[in-house]
Amino acid sequence: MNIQAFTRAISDSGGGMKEVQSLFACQREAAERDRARFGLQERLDSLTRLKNAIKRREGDIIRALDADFRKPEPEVRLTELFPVYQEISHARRNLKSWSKPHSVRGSLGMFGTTAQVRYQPRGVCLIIAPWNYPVNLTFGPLVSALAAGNTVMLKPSELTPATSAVIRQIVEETFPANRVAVCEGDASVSQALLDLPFDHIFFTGSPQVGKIVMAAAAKHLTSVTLELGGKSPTIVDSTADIDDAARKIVWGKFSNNGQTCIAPDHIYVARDQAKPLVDALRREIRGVYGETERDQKCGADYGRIVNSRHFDRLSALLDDATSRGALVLEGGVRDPDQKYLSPTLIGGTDPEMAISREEIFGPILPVIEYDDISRVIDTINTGPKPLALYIFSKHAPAWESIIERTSSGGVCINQNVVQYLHPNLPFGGVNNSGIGSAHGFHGFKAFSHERAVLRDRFSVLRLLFPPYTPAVKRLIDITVRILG
Ligand SMILES: NC(=O)c1ccc[n+]([C@@H]2O[C@H](COP(=O)([O-])OP(=O)(O)OC[C@H]3O[C@@H](n4cnc5c(N)ncnc54)[C@H](O)[C@@H]3O)[C@@H](O)[C@H]2O)c1
Repeated sequence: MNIQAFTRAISDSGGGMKEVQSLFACQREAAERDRARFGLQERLDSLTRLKNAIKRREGDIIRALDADFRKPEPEVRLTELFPVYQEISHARRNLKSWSKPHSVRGSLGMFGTTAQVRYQPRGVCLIIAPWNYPVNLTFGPLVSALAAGNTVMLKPSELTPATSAVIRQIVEETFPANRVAVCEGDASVSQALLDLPFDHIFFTGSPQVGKIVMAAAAKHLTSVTLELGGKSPTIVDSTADIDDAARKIVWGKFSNNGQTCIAPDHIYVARDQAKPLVDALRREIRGVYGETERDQKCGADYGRIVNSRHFDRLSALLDDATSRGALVLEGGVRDPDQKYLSPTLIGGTDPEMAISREEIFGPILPVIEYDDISRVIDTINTGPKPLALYIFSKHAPAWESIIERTSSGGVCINQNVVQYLHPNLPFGGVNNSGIGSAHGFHGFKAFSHERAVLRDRFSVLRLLFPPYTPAVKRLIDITVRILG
């Protein structure tokens, strides 16, 4: 059986442990044997081949994402393809300088030595991807892993099967399976993979599964990058440009049907701005997605919830909130057959409601009024650290104070979601929202081992070695006092 047929057998067999182990062994062998061959030119070529293969399959990707959750084509182009192409172009432009060993200066005590940091491939890496941006979040990390010279096993999400199938075709026609291989399937495939002693695991998904991944990695002391989720708050203060904030928030929240890890989860708005903001959000929703319920439902620019389980989960969050006194301010229209939930604003939520505690991950946006920003900051600080924090304000001291007094993976001022697209910013969470970061040089580093290489040329450290004669002891004392 050739290696491609072999991977297909693994995927088709639901990831039987033995087959997964054999594939891992092939990749391990390639990683060790070909370590030197995955040099700069080979890595650049791999990235070019990947980009060309994705470009050739753009039509298939667009059709697959339409089949999986009716993702609008312009959103596919902007949020699935563009970030991957940008990641590839950025890596190709910079890989030579990223991967060059760089010399580091020493201290006086290191006099007579030279030192370098060298980036080496980690080896065999596992990438586990979620369903919400299945192309972007599978190929984005793959770009970094290839740039760093690794072999890679990819596990796309089972919830977007049409897209996973295209991902597999792209990989199979571009790479031998001992360089990059795809293992399709559900959590059982992930678990079989997680039993193996990978050199690095890059996981994107929920904090709950992130904990399972980290526990499995601990068995082999495998390093991890965890790109997780959570509730990303948005603050709109009394100086904010309300129309501008509403325009950006409606885009950030309702693109991809709210199923975006860095979408604004809920809004805190200064009480005097609450009514103008809700009016502006409502105007914006209707302007973008349609004036009437019918227009909104028929519109081509609005996707669907990925499956019935998630539709029911969101419905239950909405029902729980309204049964405890929250008010639907806009939308709330549902059609379970189409897994359709219209763009929805709610007010009057309280911290006890499930919608205030769980990551919403859908098109429901609670708007919460505040009088005292310190109370908002306390609330943010009592919850798990978010992946993103958004601040709409014209007052620099106000946003600086919020940034100073809170923690989150990233921050946007007078914008949302866009931090993801910046090629030189680290993208990642903190604690519950993630460990480590992705994108550009940060992604390259995640998939590299930073190896310390020191060369002794004429250091005098040997003067401090035992036996500890009185003269050596005096020298050690002087060293500690003067150089310490
Ligand atoms: N930080 C980021 O970059 C980012 C990006 C997208 C999504 N997310 C987060 O991902 C979540 C939504 O995605 P999801 O529903 O696909 O996440 P998920 O955690 O349910 O699944 C992610 C992947 O893990 C696998 N998996 C599921 N259960 C598993 C188990 N028990 N053991 C091993 N593997 C298992 C799935 O098959 C899938 O491939 C949200 O929390 C969202 O915020 C984070």
